[in-house]
Amino acid sequence: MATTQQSYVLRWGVLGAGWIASMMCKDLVLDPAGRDVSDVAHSISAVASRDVAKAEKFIADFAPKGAWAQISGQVKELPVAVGSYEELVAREDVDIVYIATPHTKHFSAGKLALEAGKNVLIEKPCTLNAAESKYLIDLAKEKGCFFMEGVWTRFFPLAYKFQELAFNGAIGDVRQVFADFGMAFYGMLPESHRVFNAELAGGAQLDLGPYTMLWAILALYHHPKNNLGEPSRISSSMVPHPTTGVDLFSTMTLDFDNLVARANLTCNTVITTPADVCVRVVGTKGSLILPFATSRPTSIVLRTNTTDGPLAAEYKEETFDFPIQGFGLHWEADSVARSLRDGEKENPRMPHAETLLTMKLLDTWREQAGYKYPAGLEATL
Ligand SMILES: NC(=O)C1=CN([C@@H]2O[C@H](COP(=O)(O)OP(=O)(O)OC[C@H]3O[C@@H](n4cnc5c(N)ncnc54)[C@H](OP(=O)(O)O)[C@@H]3O)[C@@H](O)[C@H]2O)C=CC1
Ligand SMILES: O=C1OC[C@@H](O)[C@H](O)[C@H]1O
Repeated sequence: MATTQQSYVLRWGVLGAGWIASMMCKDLVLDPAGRDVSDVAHSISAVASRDVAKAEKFIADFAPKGAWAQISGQVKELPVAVGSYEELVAREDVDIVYIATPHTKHFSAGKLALEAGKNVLIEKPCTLNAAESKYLIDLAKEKGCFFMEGVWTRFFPLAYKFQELAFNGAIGDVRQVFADFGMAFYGMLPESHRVFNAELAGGAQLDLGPYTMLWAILALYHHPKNNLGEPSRISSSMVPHPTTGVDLFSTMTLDFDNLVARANLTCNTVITTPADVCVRVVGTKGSLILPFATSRPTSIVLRTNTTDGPLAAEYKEETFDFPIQGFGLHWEADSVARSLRDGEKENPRMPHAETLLTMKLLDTWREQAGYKYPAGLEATL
């Protein structure tokens, strides 16, 4: 007789009714069967905005289109619109709070949720500096709560295949990573927008840099021959916005001496990365290429050299395609649901130590590049 296994349903509370929150909500209500998932599912209990009318509109905007519609044949109830973050974290029907505010509010919102005893998924970058992240991680431990920074791309099936190809000798010894993330926001978005606004910790590196660092971490830091060695040297620089002073362009190099390898990472908010190559991993026998976008690639091109020697220029190519159901935040959400189902307090694919590593790299970048937060932005701990 066939047995049916009940899915574990994770009940979300969304904090901040902005753009990425809307993408997350759309993904949470997709039928997990569409991505061959049956062990976990999601429901959204409440969406909180500082303005309840905004939360109501956020929810209503999806309802007529049926986006909240059906999961596995069950009609889901609409989430409740909540007019304050405090009210959200106090709700009994919320298992996890998804924090989707600008960077400057991650720390205070994370603290609020953890102090209320809630599990937390917090958007990237985790906080404004490593000390704030450490504070939240320690608080989560003290409260017995799950805590994770939401670096969604890590959870793509593509990201696992990328690491397999980087580690299995397909491209020989890995020597260089080039990762670029550019989005042409300059001249398109107002200076008040969070990506240019100094008071909201704007700039390319904090917004887009986490993705360039991600590919270096996956290919080099995680490389079995690196033994989790942190970068031996870091060098950083930036071009400031003419009026707000946040970085328009940023560059960072990370050296991994255990591998004799370097990551060259660039990001900017001026010009969009050409779609053909966002990430290139170069090894002694070939390379891996990720076309657009650095945060959301859908294919890997494996180029294998067919000629030897320093001038090798001929190669054969194989492409691995990874179509995405919806936007793709659901893989991260599914993994979070499994962590909570299994009683994990941190997620093995996005462990606390790697949040602290990336936050330390961002601290170093700020110091070297000369990026300064306005006074009073960082928490006094
Ligand atoms: N994973 C991903 O692909 C992406 C992640 N991000 C990350 O998500 C976070 C949010 O980005 P995004 O959705 O683009 O931002 P939005 O500006 O669209 O939304 C942020 C929300 O935060 C709330 N908020 C709280 N305090 C403030 C404040 N002082 N000023 C402005 N808004 C405030 C607002 O919600 P309300 O008014 O309802 O309270 C607002 O709607 C950032 O950390 C960003 O790095 C962003 C884009 C993509
Ligand atoms: O996380 C992100 O990825 C996509 C970008 O457009 C956005 O600004 C950034 O926050």
